[in-house]
Amino acid sequence: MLAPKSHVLYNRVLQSFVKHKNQYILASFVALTLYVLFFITTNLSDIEDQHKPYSEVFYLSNEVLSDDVYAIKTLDGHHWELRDNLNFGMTDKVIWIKVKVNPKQTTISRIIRFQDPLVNVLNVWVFESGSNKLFNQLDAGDASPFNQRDIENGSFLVDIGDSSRPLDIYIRAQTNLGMNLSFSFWRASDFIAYNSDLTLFYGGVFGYAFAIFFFSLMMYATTQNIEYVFYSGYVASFSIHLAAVTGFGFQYIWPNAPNFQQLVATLSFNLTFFFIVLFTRHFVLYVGNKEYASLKNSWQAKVFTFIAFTYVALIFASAIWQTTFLLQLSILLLNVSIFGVVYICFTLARQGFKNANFFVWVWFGIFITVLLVTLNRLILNAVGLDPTFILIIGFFFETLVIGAALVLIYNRNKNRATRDKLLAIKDERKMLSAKDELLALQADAKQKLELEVKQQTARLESALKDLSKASKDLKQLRNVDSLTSLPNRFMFEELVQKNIVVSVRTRCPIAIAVIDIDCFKAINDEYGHIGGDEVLKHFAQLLLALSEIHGFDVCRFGGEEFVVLAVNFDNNKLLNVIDRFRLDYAKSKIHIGDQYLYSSFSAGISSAPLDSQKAYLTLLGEADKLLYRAKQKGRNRVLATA
Ligand SMILES: Nc1nc2c(ncn2[C@@H]2O[C@H](COP(=O)(O)OP(=O)(O)OP(=O)(O)O)[C@@H](O)[C@H]2O)c(=O)[nH]1
Repeated sequence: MLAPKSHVLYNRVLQSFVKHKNQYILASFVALTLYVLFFITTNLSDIEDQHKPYSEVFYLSNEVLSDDVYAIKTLDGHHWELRDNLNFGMTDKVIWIKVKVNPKQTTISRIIRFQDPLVNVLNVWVFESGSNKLFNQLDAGDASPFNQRDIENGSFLVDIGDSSRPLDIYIRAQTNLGMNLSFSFWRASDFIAYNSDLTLFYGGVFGYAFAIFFFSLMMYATTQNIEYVFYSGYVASFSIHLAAVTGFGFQYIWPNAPNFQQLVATLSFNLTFFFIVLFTRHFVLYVGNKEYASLKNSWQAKVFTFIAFTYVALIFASAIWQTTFLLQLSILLLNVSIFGVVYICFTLARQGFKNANFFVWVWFGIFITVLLVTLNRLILNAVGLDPTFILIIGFFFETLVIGAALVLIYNRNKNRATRDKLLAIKDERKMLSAKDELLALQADAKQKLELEVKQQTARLESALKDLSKASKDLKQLRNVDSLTSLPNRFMFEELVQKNIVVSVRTRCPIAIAVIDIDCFKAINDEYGHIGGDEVLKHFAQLLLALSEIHGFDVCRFGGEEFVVLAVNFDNNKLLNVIDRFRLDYAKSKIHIGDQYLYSSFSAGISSAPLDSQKAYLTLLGEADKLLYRAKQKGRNRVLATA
């Protein structure tokens, strides 16, 4: 069953590698660089190891107030204590040590090199053993200008000559930072070779630092992102600190400023942390984070700011008040702030703020570096490496991780930008196709609407036609007598109104004839109602034909009574026409089924200019009276007014 499990594991590793390819490549690069660096620094330390102390070192344990070496020399043996570890920790007391050199082992090593280049006062006297004969003397330390040194080197060097006799070396030292008096003996030629290696190495380190510093400033100039200023500030401060702790700064940059030399290590140390905290704050909380707003005024941002300004306070305090207490306070604050920052970065990383991941590593590196340097500088030589080398490795680790972070974040942002762009293009395409669809729909809807409108219009037109026909029919129904198809009395009244207007204008006479069929009741009685109707239809037909010939209007006035309205007719003219018609009618045969009959009518005629409704009624009344008279006179006659 082992094989499938290992297969699964292998697949997982492979998938993880494919997914996080860039991270793995960068991590390998960081690891490789650190390995090379470790290799170099170990080699540089090894050379020194070959010349490690060879003889006994004594430490003057009781506090002696005298600064006079000759007085010290007279002190009894019980004042002196054998001492292996020359790391005296945090003390600002004057330290005296005595080194007894066995000539057999030191004939080839004639230079003493002190490991720590940061000691404020360092006096070395080299005596021939058991005598007061001063062989060589060094009065150096950061409290005096650099060119006071016999051998101009970043580290303190003492030439002990080529004496083959035993030597007693007395060393007096005092400093305001941790006191480490570790030293080693060197053969001059070895030291020159070592020193040139060391110089080359430091040159490389400072070159690297300068490149990052300059690059960051350029990045700031290009992007205007303030975190690059913090980063270059961090690199610059760290480089100054390195220059201080290697003695390079005092040798080459500020040789005539011993006061500055005594302060610079602490100042640059605090300044470095000030910048790296601000850089972390910006990078973790803001850079590339969409959630920028949510973190802008978060408690994490406030804690970062507080820590950064604690370092500013320490910078001011240490510039005026350098004591071991302040150094202890700094180290305490440093540890608290490291834990604070790591905690924030760690929790943010777990919440998904990716940048915080990198800073967990960066601050872990800082923690390890500070721990090792503190241990080496202040307590004992815990690691085989010079504390300066530990600092350098730490510096490389941090800058490489930050560099990797920058690369990955840049890559991520670029990918995000590309993805956003692709999404935007996709969205645009979607929008365009939606627009097309909408246009098509609109066109379709327009077509449908047009069709609908056409159909509705057609329906409306047909309805209107129907309506107008209905209205015509209605009019017909209203104006026309259904039995005879002659205008009825209603229409006749309208005609009269029209003719009144004409007559008023033209003053022409209008004649009215009222005609009534004789003995119609008797016809009805004899031939039935239908027979009566046939007589009415027959009469109407003839009357209509007559009206068309003479151009007058006729109507069925009601029952068997008809009226003629003749414009521009006087009594006689109409009398002639109607009377002739009476004769013709009396002769016309009326068929009812297979029977037939003859009928007659009586009429009364009256004429006058028709200028008002009243005149019409008068005229109608006169004609009606004449009709009545005609009936009385025996029917079948036409009477007109004289
Ligand atoms: N068939 C038929 N008879 C009608 C119509 N309108 C009226 N009448 C009849 O016409 C007759 C009119 O009779 P009368 O008023 O007495 O007049 P008349 O019999 O003609 O006598 P004179 O007018 O005096 O000659 C009545 O019997 C009515 O019923 C109609 O439309 N059709």
